[in-house]
Amino acid sequence: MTVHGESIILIGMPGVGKSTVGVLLAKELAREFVDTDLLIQTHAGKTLQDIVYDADYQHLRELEEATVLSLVCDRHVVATGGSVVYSEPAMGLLKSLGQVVFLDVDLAEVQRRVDNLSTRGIASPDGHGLADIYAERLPLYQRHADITIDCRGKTPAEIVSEVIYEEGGQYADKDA
Ligand SMILES: Nc1ncnc2c1ncn2[C@@H]1O[C@H](COP(=O)(O)OP(=O)(O)O)[C@@H](O)[C@H]1O
Ligand SMILES: O=C(O)C1=C[C@@H](OP(=O)(O)O)[C@@H](O)[C@H](O)C1
Ligand SMILES: [Mg+2]
Repeated sequence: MTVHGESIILIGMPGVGKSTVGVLLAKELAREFVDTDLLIQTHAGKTLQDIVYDADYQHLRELEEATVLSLVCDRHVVATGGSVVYSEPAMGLLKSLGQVVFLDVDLAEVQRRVDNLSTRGIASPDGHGLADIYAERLPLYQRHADITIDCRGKTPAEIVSEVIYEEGGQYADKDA
């Protein structure tokens, strides 16, 4: 049997609301909140975009993997960066910390929200558009998810409620 911690880990495309929902969820559940993007930035002393400018997207993925592998979490809410699913070791560690929740919205909504692709520090090769990134990553998010939340047309508060409901259900299933 896999032993899970009790953290809640949010994964999904850039712009789905991992950071927005994560902090609200942590507040609602009286948990600590960690955003791995902020940890990467404070460790590197520069923004994600500058990390990509100064090196390349692969370096950002390496820093992201190292940051996740150094996480020590108990009952935290963790917002990840959209590219974390490329790292099997990072996803293995995150799954050991708790339930992995995939926040899912359709490509059109991602495109509406992420209108600054070239300056947002996305960890993908130049010329790779959001449609390519979405197609490449969707199977990875689906494979790693313990819980999937369809976020289309929902407010952050509604998504928080749904995560709490679904996450509670997972523990009830285990206790049964
Ligand atoms: N449920 C939602 N409905 C509408 N806009 C949202 C929702 N969740 C987040 N947003 C907006 O989408 C943008 C990206 O949100 P963010 O939390 O930074 O996403 P992520 O961390 O997944 O990249 C922000 O402008 C945020 O206000
Ligand atoms: O999807 C990506 O390649 C990335 C998403 C960003 O986080 P968000 O998903 O919070 O926007 C951040 O980790 C980095 O800029 C790379
Ligand atoms: Mg974020």
